[in-house]
Amino acid sequence: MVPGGRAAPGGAGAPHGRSGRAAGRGTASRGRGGESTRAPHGRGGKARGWDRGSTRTPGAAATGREAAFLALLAADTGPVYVDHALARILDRAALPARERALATELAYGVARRQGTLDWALSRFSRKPPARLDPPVRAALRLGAYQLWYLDRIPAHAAVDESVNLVRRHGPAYAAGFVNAVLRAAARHGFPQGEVPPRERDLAGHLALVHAHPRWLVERWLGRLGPEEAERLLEANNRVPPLSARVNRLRADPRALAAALAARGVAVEAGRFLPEALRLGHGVHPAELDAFQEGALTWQDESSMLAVHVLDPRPGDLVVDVAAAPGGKSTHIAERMGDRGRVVACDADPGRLEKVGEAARRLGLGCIEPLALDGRKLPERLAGQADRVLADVPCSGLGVLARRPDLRWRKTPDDLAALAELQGELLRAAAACLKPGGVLVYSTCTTEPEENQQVVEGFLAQAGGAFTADDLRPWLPAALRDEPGTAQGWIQLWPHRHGVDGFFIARLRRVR
Ligand SMILES: C[S@@+](CC[C@H](N)C(=O)[O-])C[C@H]1O[C@@H](n2cnc3c(N)ncnc32)[C@H](O)[C@@H]1O
Repeated sequence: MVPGGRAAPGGAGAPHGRSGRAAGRGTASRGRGGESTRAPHGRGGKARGWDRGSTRTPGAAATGREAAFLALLAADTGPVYVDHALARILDRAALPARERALATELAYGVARRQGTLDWALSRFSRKPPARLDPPVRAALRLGAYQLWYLDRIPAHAAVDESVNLVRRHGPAYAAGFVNAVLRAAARHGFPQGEVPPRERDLAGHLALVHAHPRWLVERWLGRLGPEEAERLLEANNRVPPLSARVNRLRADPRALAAALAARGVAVEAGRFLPEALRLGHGVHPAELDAFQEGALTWQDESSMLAVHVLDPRPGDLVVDVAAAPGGKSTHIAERMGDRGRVVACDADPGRLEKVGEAARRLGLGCIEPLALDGRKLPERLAGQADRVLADVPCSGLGVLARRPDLRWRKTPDDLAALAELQGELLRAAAACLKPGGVLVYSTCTTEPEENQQVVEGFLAQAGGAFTADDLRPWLPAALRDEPGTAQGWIQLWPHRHGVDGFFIARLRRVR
């Protein structure tokens, strides 16, 4: 039980209920640099009765709760992830830091726990949340999350504020309905007794306690076994590290860390790489001077590792076939001392603009953004590149801690569709490479269909023209003995390595 006598979801695992807390870093948009801000499976944004004339103007949020509510509603009704929706709303709302932190905590927490909240709420509502109007669903989830997962918010505030939000932004009938359901939810507590016992239905139990879809839990139970699968589920519900890459053309990592520490920023060295720093969660990334001055880039160490494995050299021609928003292209240019050419391709021209912006901020001149489908690279690049990076679009199942609603949007069918695109991009990327050149394939997912199987399929089709390269010379000592490194690949995991789930393979063109 949590203070106030309300049952916390999870029973013996009750502390899991707390892990959605303190995502409050003020701004939310800090997923893996490469992901699209648009969610592929948003439910259609068609105007409904409740929607007409609503006050859902971006930036209209007057409180942290309202910002969280609007972000959850936007993600529920349109093709946008909740972290990006929230970042946009917070950018336009002049909220004090405390309210911004509350907004982040609530939006991330509700988005993560959505499946479990809906399961529990359907015990108190005749219609399950999936069949309710989106503002009603958002208000119920927000209220129930505060009731069951946060112990510092009084029950009456959780209920009344949710009722006020749905009165302002929802259909006319909704206030009374939300009030009745949340009052029952507060009175009875989380329906702990109905969670299937671990011994009877392990996947069902873990799916509810750790708020993941059952298909993912079953997948990971099969691959990792119960103990390790549970550690992964827990890691996906923790606030991920805030990592930065120091631009070594502008700053020395140790000196920058000392300067930040002197200004009161909690900072430590990265876990694996010399240019990596880890910062305390109180930092507002975009507002840090060092960021604006081009001394650092927000990036997880797993992403940095892909560029270490590529090992670009000054003077190289490097092609990055899926480059936006430029996290790795700019790292490549930094490691080349800004000498040579980095052709940064992406199919999304809007996202590609961010590559140019990042290059300007970091003072890099050797990056050439090129808007095109990476499967149709220009003939002039064929057989020319010294190195090619294929950091392909993927399911993102390695970054569930950063993308709180992603787990509920993906299906097993997505993996098969993505694997086809990934294979096509890898083949097109390979065609740019000189004999002797190096090709790195990477994703932010943990799933073999998108990782090893894509690479194995490519090598089988290449008929000996490419070979997997032993990865160990390019890895920090702490990672050299990981499975697969001698065969040319590495899989990083949040619960094992404390970084994003990430896959990297290194291939070489032999003829
Ligand atoms: C994982 S992200 C890349 C992240 C980037 N490498 C970085 O480090 O910042 C994948 C990118 O692939 C792009 N994309 C999707 N389909 C593509 C295609 N057919 N050709 C080229 N780019 C594509 C998306 O727009 C997205 O920017």
